[in-house]
Amino acid sequence: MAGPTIKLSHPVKSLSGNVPLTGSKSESNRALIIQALSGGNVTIENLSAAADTVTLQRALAASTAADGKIETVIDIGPAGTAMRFLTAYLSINGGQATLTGSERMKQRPIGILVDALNTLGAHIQYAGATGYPPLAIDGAFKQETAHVRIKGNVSSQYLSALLLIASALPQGLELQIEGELTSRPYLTMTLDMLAEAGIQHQWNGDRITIAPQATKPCRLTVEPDWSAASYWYAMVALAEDANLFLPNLKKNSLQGDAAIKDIMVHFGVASTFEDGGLRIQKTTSVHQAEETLFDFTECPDLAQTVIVCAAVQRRNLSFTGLHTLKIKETDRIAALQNELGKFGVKLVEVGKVYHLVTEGLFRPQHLTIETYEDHRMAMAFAPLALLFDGVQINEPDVVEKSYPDFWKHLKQHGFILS
Ligand SMILES: O=C(O)C1=C[C@@H](OP(=O)(O)O)[C@@H](O)[C@H](O)C1
Ligand SMILES: C=C(OP(=O)(O)O)C(=O)O
Repeated sequence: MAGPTIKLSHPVKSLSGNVPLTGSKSESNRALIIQALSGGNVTIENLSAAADTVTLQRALAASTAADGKIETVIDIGPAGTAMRFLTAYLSINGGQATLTGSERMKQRPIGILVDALNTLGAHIQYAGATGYPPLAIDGAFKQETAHVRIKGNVSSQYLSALLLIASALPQGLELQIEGELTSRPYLTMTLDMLAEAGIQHQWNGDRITIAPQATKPCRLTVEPDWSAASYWYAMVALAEDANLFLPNLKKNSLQGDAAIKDIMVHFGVASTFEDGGLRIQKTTSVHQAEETLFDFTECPDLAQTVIVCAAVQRRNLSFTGLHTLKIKETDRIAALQNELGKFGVKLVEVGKVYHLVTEGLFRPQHLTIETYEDHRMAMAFAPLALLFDGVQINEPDVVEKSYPDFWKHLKQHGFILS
């Protein structure tokens, strides 16, 4: 869907039918690294169509083709996991590479991971500002130690990156997590997917140990993306009437964002697992009184979906666990504050807690949402077309990062796009 802006409306206000979501980009990007290190042992089913996954797949192909003989420049654009996972992968694959990304990527910190890898025996230098991409990576790894300490509260992606390459290190890895661990389900997803490929680990207290070992032949099947599902939960919550089926979502998911099904009970959405997928329906029973504080430490990618939905439902809720949002695709706190302000809602920071103040909520004649190069800004605000007339989303192509069919799916479900 090209074009600098898109106008959205939904005259019917009711939703029904199937939404076939693409595969999880988090699971896909782990599967690709596991496959690349497996020596041909691993096949992948239902790989995500997300641009971040396509980018990682191409980068892995380019670095394998180069085979250490020529210097490769790899540009991963805005893909955070691709940046972090490739930093680890390229540091042991024998070649020489410059790993770079979008202007925003050059502002997203990576020093914690680079320090950890260099401690282990990697040769990574900064090609620009210290602590940030671009990186000059010499993949001639010579292990100096198996033990490394790493801060857990900045990004779990640094830890996942190390764990994904751990079994390929001559001495393995003993990872000691310092302080709080943020985005924990993404770490357990990494370990669970490694286990599916036969890589065992021990996790005792703050230490995770992985010995050198080979992957076993296996097929990794990627579940659809629960973060993408969250936008459909928001649409169900805001529609007058809704009954949607999301094929292949599972009760026992590896994705922490499956938490959306419990969160959305508080916004009037009921979830039922059926054969072959998940049904979500609008209900009249909204558990409003029970929960006033929502913690996103384990599911930061759901924050925008839930906060926007709460804002227009006039719910003065409070939120914690938003500390990583400032270093994602954009400063998501500032982006939310700007855009919520366009219809009179405030998101007020008081220490570590954010409070929604919805008393000023008004129905705008016309609402233009800026997306700040962040797919989740576009997808979190799009459901507002079920409530407000004349919603316009600028730079709608940002959705390609994780959910390229988002606008097509909206069209198939009664939204009018122009
Ligand atoms: O490992 C992953 O696949 C991800 C981990 C999370 O990042 P942080 O660990 O930086 O919070 C999440 O926000 C991101 O979209 C995907
Ligand atoms: C934070 C995200 O992605 P990444 O860190 O991989 O760029 C996201 O998809 O919301």
